[in-house]
Amino acid sequence: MTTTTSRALALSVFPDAAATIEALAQLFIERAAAAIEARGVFRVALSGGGTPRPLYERLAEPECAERVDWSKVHLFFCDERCVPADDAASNMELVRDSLVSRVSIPEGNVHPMDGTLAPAEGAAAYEKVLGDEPLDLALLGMGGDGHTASLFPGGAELDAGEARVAAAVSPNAPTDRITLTLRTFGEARELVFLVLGADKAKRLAGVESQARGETMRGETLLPAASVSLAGPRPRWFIDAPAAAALDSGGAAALADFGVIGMAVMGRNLAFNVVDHGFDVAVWNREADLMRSAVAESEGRLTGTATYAEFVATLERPRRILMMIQAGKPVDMVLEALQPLLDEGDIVIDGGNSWFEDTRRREASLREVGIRFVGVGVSGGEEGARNGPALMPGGDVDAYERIRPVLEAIAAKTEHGDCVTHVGADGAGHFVKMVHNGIEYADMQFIAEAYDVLQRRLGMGPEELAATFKRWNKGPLSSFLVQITAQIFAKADPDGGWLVDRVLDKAGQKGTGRWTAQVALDLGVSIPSIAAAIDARVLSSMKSDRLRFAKVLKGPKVNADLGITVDDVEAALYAAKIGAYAQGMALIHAGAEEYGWSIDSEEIARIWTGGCIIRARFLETMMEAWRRNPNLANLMVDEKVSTELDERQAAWRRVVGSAVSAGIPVPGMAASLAYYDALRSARLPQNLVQAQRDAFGAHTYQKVNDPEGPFVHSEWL
Ligand SMILES: O=C(O)[C@H](O)[C@@H](O)[C@H](O)[C@H](O)COP(=O)(O)O
Repeated sequence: MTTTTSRALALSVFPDAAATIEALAQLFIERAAAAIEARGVFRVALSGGGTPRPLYERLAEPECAERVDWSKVHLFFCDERCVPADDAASNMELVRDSLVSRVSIPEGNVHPMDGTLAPAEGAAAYEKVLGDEPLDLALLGMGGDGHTASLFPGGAELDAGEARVAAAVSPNAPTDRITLTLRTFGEARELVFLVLGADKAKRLAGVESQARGETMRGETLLPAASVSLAGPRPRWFIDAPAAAALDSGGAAALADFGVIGMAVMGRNLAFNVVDHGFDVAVWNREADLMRSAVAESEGRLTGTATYAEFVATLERPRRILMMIQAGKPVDMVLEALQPLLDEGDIVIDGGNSWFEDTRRREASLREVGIRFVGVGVSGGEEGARNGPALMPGGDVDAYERIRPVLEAIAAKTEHGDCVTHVGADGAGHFVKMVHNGIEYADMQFIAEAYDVLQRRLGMGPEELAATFKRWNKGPLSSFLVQITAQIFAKADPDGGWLVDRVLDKAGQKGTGRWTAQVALDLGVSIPSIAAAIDARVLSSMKSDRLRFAKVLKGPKVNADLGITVDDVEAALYAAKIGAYAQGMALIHAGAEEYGWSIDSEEIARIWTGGCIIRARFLETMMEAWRRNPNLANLMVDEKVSTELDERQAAWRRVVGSAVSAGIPVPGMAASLAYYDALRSARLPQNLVQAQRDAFGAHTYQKVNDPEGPFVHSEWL
């Protein structure tokens, strides 16, 4: 099948009638499920004629029928001939015979038009049956003259104004008809045409050119084309013979890339991909979101109605990006996709997935020949649209296949495209997780600097904005410092500053917490990141804090260490190095544990742009690992250690001053303690070992024989 929406009609062209019917049956089933989940009912209008009969029969087969909750399906009619309901010409009779009599749909859910009434009366009666609620789906056909439902070329029923149902007169017997109007179709959530056979080809080409706005002078607008003008853009399910006279011959090019999930991140990434010249097919569980994305793209994105259609729309090997909520939804989508995919196809998960899930998914899909790439995507909505940092992990060959797209859409800096193959299976999501841990710490340090500047140096938002703006021009230059300056500068429309209106309770979605959990498991010390997570947790205990504040006393002596704004800048910079050092140590431990070959300089490089932690300091980090690819800890690099040394006096003053004043600075203090621990050749943990041995005979090693045997002493 080929699909295109970039042309006048949103076409889905299938090789033959059977394939077309099958795809439409699947669409019906998926739409019914989605509507029932969203609104509790599925309101669908059916058409008559010979073309849809096999569709109804297919829906009635157990394989399909069992997947529809018929008790929640309400069947309406697009039109009816004014004949008794059991007349062979009646659409109700057709639907009864091919579908209703074969599935367990309650009688009260079938809403026929009364063909025994005079057309105008029948139409008025059906207005009441139909009600105001829009149809979820109208299945339409097209006659050889371009009519649809009982809207005939030039017919008065095309001009029914506000009426939802109208009387109509057909050029063919039986001539009296009742039909839904353009208003009703315009209000429907989705319209789908089913057109089969060579005898419709020419007329379909006419509809195509009219839909493109090419109406000849004096030519009547075909009702099948008018329908598209009124409301949702209809999809056309057609077979190859019906497509033969179309401009494209139905042989529309397959899309290069697919995106599942049209929430803001997926949508923005899809737009980003399309902007770089790739043809992109999109799918979303809620059709409304997908349609609005396609509409906004002015047809540059190809909307698809079902998984089957989405998959069939893509060039092989397929490249499919999932931008959906991490966790169970990823498994659910993979389960639906997998049977439709072919060996060699590539599925990319761009969500913030737990890296162990990515490892599991990669392994299980590899068994069936499907390549799974977990990509960490950073940069938020704006980054997704204009250039994120991308951290892909998975099979190298799969990466090579998606590389042109990823490189095209990634952020660009003077150091290249902010994307690199991070490592195998879950490496990309692991690195993204650590990125977020560093992000948490970075944000915490900034918050602490704000607190100190405010409470020790008495700065207000305007001064803070100016200070952060200035800092952003120096070594602290970074996205987070830049937006912090902007945040302080934002006035509250009701007076004062907006930042002061924000409740001091920080939320979290979990990636920061994962970083700490993994670090504990791998035995890596990340105190600054852990402190940032704790700080968010403590902040969220607002009601407790309000009560405790009345009980717990602050310091009586408040040593004024005479700190300056420059001291705070230095402390912030030094503390920040702590978080990067800890994050990179964790990445190295992960690489060791999971067998990833990670290039530290490359990680620093791809973080120089697009992502939330992008900062000038990343260049120093790149240099550090270029100097020594096996650098054991960022802090011991020659340049970094000098920078720390230059700042340590200020750093200690700021932490000391804050501690003395009772201002919590857990992040800055944790980085400082980390630094001091790393530079302590001797720590007091000899005592901890002695205690362990004393109460539990846990043994210890001796100072004069550090690699030697573990011994036990009788201490007590
Ligand atoms: O790199 C990014 O674009 C961010 O890290 C993003 O992925 C993260 O989800 C949000 O910043 C919210 O995270 P929290 O809700 O946990 O603060």
